[in-house]
Amino acid sequence: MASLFGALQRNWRMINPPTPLPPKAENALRIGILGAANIAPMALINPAKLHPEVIVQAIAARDKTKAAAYAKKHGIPQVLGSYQEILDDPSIDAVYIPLPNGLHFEWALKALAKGKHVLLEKPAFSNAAEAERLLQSPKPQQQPAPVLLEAFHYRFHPAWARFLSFVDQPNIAHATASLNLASMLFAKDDIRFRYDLSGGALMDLTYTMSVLRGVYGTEPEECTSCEVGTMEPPNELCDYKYDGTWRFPNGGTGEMHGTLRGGLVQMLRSLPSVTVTHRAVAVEPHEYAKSPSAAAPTAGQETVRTRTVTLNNYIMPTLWHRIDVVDDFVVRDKTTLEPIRRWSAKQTAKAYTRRDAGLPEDDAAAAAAAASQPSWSTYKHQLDAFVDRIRGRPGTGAWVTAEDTLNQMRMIDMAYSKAGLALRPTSSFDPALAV
Ligand SMILES: NC(=O)C1=CN([C@@H]2O[C@H](COP(=O)(O)OP(=O)(O)OC[C@H]3O[C@@H](n4cnc5c(N)ncnc54)[C@H](OP(=O)(O)O)[C@@H]3O)[C@@H](O)[C@H]2O)C=CC1
Ligand SMILES: O=C1OC[C@@H](O)[C@H](O)[C@H]1O
Repeated sequence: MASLFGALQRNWRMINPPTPLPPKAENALRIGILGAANIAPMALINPAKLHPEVIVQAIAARDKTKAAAYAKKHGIPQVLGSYQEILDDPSIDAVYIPLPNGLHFEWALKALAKGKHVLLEKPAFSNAAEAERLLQSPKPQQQPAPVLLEAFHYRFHPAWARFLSFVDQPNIAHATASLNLASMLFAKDDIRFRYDLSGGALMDLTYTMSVLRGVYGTEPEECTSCEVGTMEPPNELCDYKYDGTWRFPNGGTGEMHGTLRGGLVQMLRSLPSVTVTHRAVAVEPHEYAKSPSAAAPTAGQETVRTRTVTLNNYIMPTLWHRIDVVDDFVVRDKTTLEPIRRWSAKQTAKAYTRRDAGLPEDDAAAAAAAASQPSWSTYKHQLDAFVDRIRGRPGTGAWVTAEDTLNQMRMIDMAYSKAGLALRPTSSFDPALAV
């Protein structure tokens, strides 16, 4: 009952932050949004209300009337006539780019060339070639370079760090990640199903690959299988679902499942989850002393533990999440490996705040004497990290590096190649024109 009340309060607070909102600092960063996108209120506009150092200053859309209506609805003070006008405005410090994937390269490059910091929606590019080209362009190489962050928001939530604290990376045997969305969420002509805009399920639901890379803490060696379901013509180059497997350097395997056209019941019953199964490892009695059925090994015996960890709802952990840890113990003969006694120990964990995860608070929050709140979304934590990085503060340590972004795009390319589908098209935009 108490946890139901906590969940209701947390989710109410996420959508309706407590007032008065924190006053804005004199030197607050001014952010411009390129495109009146559906995701921007959740990913930036609402989290920015809670951040004393961020003002969402300007919006531009292809159609200025649409931008004006969007600005009015979301309380954005300035409406500019084009995306380029946002980049040309010297009062804008940073931009958020929630454009279709196929436009990320062009507009990120143009924004960086103007010295703007960039919060770039995932997946950052259409393919690895684009990622390499942008990251090797002059601005990202400059010291100090403008900050570029691919918006893998889930990585910034304390639940992710807490989950990883149960994972023993070198000893992972298998990891499986899933993300199933209902078809009712997307029209058939959605940007996700447009090849010319670099759509596709492997692109849009790229989280499963990010999660596999994240749990292993390394890059896959091979995509061992990838089956996709594709849209009807004229969108047949876009996948709407995928099922794939991977091999990682420690010999462990990965598995991913995603669909943009699942059923509503399937979506509600199978929250986005990641499960990591470990190899059996020898453990010392002090590591399982608290386990109720624990039995100490005698001479010539050893205890091994096989751990399985699941993070339920890795994408929207603020709504609700649960970490399940199951440890299967076996006392066995050291020579014959014959099992002598078995037992299991189960625990659950959660982390709605940095404190819950044993993490430091970020500097900005500490300065405002406000510790992280259970109602903070993944996007609020992400925005904190973006601002800390721009300000040169250490933050909490969670980050998506340029190398991460490049490797993520390489993994997507590997999956498309294995599936026998064309890589997403490289932008025809000439980097020399980004000035
Ligand atoms: N982090 C997250 O949780 C999420 C991230 N995303 C990512 O954000 C991006 C946008 O997704 P979403 O908000 O759902 O998409 P929308 O379709 O709502 O927004 C895309 C925006 O792109 C602009 N645009 C510019 N050129 C085109 C074009 N040729 N065709 C269509 N739109 C165009 C439109 O802006 P204009 O107003 O100028 O017309 C539109 O507002 C994607 O990269 C997606 O992967 C999406 C959802 C969740
Ligand atoms: O978080 C997400 O969930 C829905 C997807 O379609 C979206 O693009 C993604 O980022």
